[in-house]
Amino acid sequence: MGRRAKNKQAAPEPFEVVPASYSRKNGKRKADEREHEIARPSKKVKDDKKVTKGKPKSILKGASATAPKRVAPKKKAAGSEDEASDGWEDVEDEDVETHKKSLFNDSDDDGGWAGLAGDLGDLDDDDDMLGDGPVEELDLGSDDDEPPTTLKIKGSKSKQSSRPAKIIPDALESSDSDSSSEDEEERITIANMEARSRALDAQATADAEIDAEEMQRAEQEGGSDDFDEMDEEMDEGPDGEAFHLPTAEERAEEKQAGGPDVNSVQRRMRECVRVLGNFKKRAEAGRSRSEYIEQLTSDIASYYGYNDFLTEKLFHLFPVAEAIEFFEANEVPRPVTIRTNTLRTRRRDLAQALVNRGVNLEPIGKWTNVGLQVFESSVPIGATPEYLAGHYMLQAASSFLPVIALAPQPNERVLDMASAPGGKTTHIAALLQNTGIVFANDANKARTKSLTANVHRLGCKNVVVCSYDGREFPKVMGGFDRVLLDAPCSGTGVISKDSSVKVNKSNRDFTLLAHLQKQLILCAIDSVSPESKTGGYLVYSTCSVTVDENESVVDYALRKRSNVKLVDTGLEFGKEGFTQYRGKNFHPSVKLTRRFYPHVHNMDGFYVAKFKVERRMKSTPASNDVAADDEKTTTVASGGTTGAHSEDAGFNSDEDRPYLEENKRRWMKSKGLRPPPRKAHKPIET
Ligand SMILES: C[S@@+](CC[C@H](N)C(=O)[O-])C[C@H]1O[C@@H](n2cnc3c(N)ncnc32)[C@H](O)[C@@H]1O
Repeated sequence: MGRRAKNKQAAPEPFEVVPASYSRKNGKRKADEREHEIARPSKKVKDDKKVTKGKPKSILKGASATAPKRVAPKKKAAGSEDEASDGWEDVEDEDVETHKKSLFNDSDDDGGWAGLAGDLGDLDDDDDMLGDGPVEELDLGSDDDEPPTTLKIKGSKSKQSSRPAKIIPDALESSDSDSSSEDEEERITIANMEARSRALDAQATADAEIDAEEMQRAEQEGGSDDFDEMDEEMDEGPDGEAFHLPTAEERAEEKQAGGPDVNSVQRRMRECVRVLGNFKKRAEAGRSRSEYIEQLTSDIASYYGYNDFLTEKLFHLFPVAEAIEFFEANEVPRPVTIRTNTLRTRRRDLAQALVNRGVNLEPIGKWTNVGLQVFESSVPIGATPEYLAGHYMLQAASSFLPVIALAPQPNERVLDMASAPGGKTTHIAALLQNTGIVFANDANKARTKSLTANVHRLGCKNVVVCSYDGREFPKVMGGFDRVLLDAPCSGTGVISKDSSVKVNKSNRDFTLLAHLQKQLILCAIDSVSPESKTGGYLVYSTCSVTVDENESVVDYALRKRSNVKLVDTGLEFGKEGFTQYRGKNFHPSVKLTRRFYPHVHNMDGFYVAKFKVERRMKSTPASNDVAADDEKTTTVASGGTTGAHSEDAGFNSDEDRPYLEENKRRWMKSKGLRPPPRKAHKPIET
């Protein structure tokens, strides 16, 4: 990949609307200078110095870091004068590359960026392309995706202002209420001692297996070599002292004293990553891998402002060094992108119109012929005449992916099961070229208002908006050629937009979400017509990166519905789904699903799985797995117009019931209520 393409992919900094007085002084061309051409935008990144001013060096580059890096925890308050006035500046290619590069890697390797970048030249190719694009949504109703008037990237400001002033914020110290209530719950008695001891042994064995698995993974991925040449330098700190991992007592003392300073935390994180990269060689005698991991995750939590629970959950998704890259990427806004509405215009014409208004943009990449990346604008990108006329949708690039995977064909009947505010619905409508029909459903009636508004603005004439709980499908309607389930999720892929996710998600949320997702996915499968001549597909997606909400849900669907199989998503990039994860094994075909990460693909974290739904071999009465005692369960036996499914229709909540009950017990305790005694559960069916 050429240097320019790389530059383009560098994450744009928070977009600020530039005042009308904006001129060449900032290295920008005036709109009237570009009247008759689509100007190639100059390469821009926001001045890193502003971001890093007064801040310590990168976590992992340590003493050798030369380029400005954004790693410090204290950031400017939202809307501070400095930030507001800080425009984009022209920088040299080298600077942009430095800006983009990983904290861990000085190489020029394109990594996962290859093929993602586009070029204005690409605009010549897309005359025939109709439609694309929605807006990214977060989880349970918390996500308004379409900035209505002015374009500001959400998240970075609040995130920056919320970065902890103190290394260990008080709020985080008591965040894990679950574990404390659990400790309280069962006091050690003679009667339960033996059972507890067995449980502890089992836990220790499981931990050791996970440690071994992670170590093996780290070795396989060769993450340790980067640090070899730094070993000598880094074995000793700036003061000539070798790194010492604090003991539990030292950590307690440190906490009591108000926590270490930012520099010490950075150094300690760097050191822990280095040691974990080659544990045998670099660890302090007598210290375990888990101790380093515990210190590192605790430092990550305080440094980036996450609760301990989520830190661990996200940390374990990656090899150690890559995990830091992920957390770092969540501190940087993703590029501002728009999707051309091909029902109303062509990308080339839209680009020209926006360039004429002083918008600096480029095609997103070769993988989409309707996306444009906006680098800067002298007008509010959410309130241009073109926007109001429905020529484009402000939409995260990752949101294009599930619709590309769905690949709806003209004249098809499509269900978008959780669709508000309609970014993906309007994309589907455009790909159908206003033929066929799209049922755009969302359980949240209030959110269907913005959905309807977008449908109208973008000129979609083939969309029917409805508001059912998705678990009521296919009873209300079925027989769809294609179904998109862009499921309500935790939003761990969009932390750069909504930093509240860092602290407001608990174990209970993930359990409940996964439960809902499993119910929805079965209903989504049952809404697809296996008889469809042109389709018969379901796409499941989330803007979360956790395995519980992704591979676990998909694997569950494969186990519960014998008539579905995973197929290639057709997406040109993305990492393979996990087939094994921390002791869990998923069906080998889960590899076909795709993961997208901020630090790898410079887009929101996202997950996409595509299923083909086939005819059932035999038909038996629906019966077995509708859990009568599960209040959320909806019986969906052979309903709708499909008439093709009866065997194992419905949601079997056996698998989740113990977890749900346990969560309910904890919740009741936290409310001062007395939970009922635990029930014995049958072994979980797999
Ligand atoms: C990730 S957002 C959807 C974003 C949308 N696909 C887009 O591209 O604009 C998830 C949506 O699921 C909806 N939702 C939550 N629970 C639901 C349920 N049980 N059935 C249907 N929709 C639900 C929420 O209201 C939310 O709008």
